[in-house]
Amino acid sequence: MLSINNLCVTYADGTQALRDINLQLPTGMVGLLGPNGAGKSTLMRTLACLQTPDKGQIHFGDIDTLKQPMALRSQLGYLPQYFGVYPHMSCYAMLLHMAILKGINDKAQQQQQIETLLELTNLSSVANKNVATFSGGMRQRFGIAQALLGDPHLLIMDEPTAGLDPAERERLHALLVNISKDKLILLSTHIVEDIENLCPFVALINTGRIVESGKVQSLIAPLQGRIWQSPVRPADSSTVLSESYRFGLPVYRLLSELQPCDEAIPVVASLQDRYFFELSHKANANDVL
Ligand SMILES: Nc1ncnc2c1ncn2[C@@H]1O[C@H](COP(=O)(O)OP(=O)(O)OP(=O)(O)O)[C@@H](O)[C@H]1O
Repeated sequence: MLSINNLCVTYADGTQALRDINLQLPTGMVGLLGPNGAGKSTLMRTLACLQTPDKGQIHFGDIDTLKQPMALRSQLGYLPQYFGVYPHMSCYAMLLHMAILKGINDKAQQQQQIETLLELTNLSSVANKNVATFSGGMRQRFGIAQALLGDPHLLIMDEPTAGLDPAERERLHALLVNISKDKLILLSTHIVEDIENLCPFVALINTGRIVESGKVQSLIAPLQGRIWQSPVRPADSSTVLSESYRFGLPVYRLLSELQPCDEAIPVVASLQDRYFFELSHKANANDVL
């Protein structure tokens, strides 16, 4: 269990990136979902002890992470949003370098862990290739391999699927689900579908505040039977949750107890509906579920 209490982070220019964050996150895959600038990376970096908060507490199991950062580091794997690679190092050499930085000093253990992780991330055949020459997907898989060195119990991944093609994204999803059994994997993204596919638990963040958190199914449940889809905007625009396009044609997702217009058909509610409800509809319409 990762427990976050009253966490606040303010940048030097006065930007309040995190405002009194309170969260209890269970083991397994947990999604942190929010729009650009919501505070996801700031929260991830603070949880990984790379940034100091103004105030608040973070506990991972028995570890008070702000007071015992070294104790956390031995249990932590972190995949930052952007990570640099040494231009002339092979994948294997870089993993070895990182294993040593993580305190894995036994040669047999280093070799065994690196080979297992190369296999798991499907990088064995390119172990001797320079990481700087890797494609985006291969780099992300390398990022996961380095994060998994030392078998951490807490894995923090900032936008791991950013820039991946659909096949690489699927491969990454399968890999994350396979390793999530006995770990807490916190995954930040603004792709709602990724969370819906992977995470039983989600926290929604906006302008530095947690607007909702809980089991994904529990967050969707109150919307079931109240979501409609229409190709035209209804006369009562206060029912509109979102407007998107499919095959170049508009699609309106509507929240209403009754059929809001003749063209509207009832549809199954999704996390995306809840996301739009929390981020814009609730604020505009002062609605409660
Ligand atoms: N070094 C910094 N100095 C000042 N403000 C910053 C700094 N880093 C981030 N911010 C601001 O803090 C807020 C939260 O940013 P953060 O990068 O944590 O959001 P995010 O949810 O990760 O966004 P994105 O999805 O675009 O990566 C934003 O308003 C951002 O502009």
